[in-house]
Amino acid sequence: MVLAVSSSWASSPGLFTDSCPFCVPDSEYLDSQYFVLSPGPEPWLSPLPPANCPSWLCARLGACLAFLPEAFDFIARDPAETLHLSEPLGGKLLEEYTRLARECGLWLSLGGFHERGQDWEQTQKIYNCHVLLNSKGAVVATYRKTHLCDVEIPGQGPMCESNSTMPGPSLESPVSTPAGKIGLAVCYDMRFPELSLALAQAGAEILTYPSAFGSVTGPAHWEVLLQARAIETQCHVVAAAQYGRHHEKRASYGHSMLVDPWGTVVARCSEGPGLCLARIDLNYLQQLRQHLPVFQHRRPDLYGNLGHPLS
Ligand SMILES: O=C(O)CNC(=O)[C@H](CS)NC(=O)CCC(=O)C(=O)O
Repeated sequence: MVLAVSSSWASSPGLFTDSCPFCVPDSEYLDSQYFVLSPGPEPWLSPLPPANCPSWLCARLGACLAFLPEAFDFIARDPAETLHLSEPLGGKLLEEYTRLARECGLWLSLGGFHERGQDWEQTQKIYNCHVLLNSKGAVVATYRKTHLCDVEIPGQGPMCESNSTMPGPSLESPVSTPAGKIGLAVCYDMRFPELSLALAQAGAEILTYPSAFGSVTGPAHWEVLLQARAIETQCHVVAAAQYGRHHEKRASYGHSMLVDPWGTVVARCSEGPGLCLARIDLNYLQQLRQHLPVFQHRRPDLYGNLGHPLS
């Protein structure tokens, strides 16, 4: 099964065209390496979706599932703007992505939607919600980011996600998809191996970390964390990432990548927005788990049952 992962440039609000919020920005924002298609419409693709829509391209390239980064909807300037722009799951934006999934016949991992949850009226805060749509456009799973990123790293603007966001209450059981069983997480969650172990022990074959990683922690930690999660859980790891400067206070590292269970980076985006594809081989995963049966060798008697299986 082929998977596609994107490094997109979640613009400040307003950059995308109104008619197609999920399209890549106009050519003036495009890096030259973006895609194989030039942005203009191709007659045989019309009327919808437009030819420069990444998801449509992924489907044409043979992918069954495409992964968009955290904050695929927008990256705002401050918490007030984040809250102002947020929508419920049943809102207009998700409706458009539902249509997109259906029209492309593609599963979509929407890796971090600024969601007004059921408790919006009381809390006036949102959830950072990873939404998985099937190729009919139905929501098959939601996971609300459980580890919020409140950090101050020298050289990188402070992040205080809890100013606008509530931590999710629970992990989600891995979901069956045409590519394998997917465990859902978001960005900063990748720093907590207990979560990935719990998902692996609950049957995950693919772990997903849609991200908007910082420009200082990115070069130091991004690749090695993703490889570590892949090796210790013996899962494929898919990480779509925001790239570039969103506004004066915020830039993201990018470098979307897919890592196989051996820890090899099998596909990656380089600098700039872009798209990469990889084939997922579950036989390889099964063989590796037989050859290197670490899950049978664990010693919970010594260190507790880290990554307690989900109920
Ligand atoms: O702000 C939004 O709209 C969406 N949320 C994010 O971008 C979040 C919280 S600020 N970013 C991270 O978790 C980066 C983690 C990171 O960089 C690390 O772990 O080193």
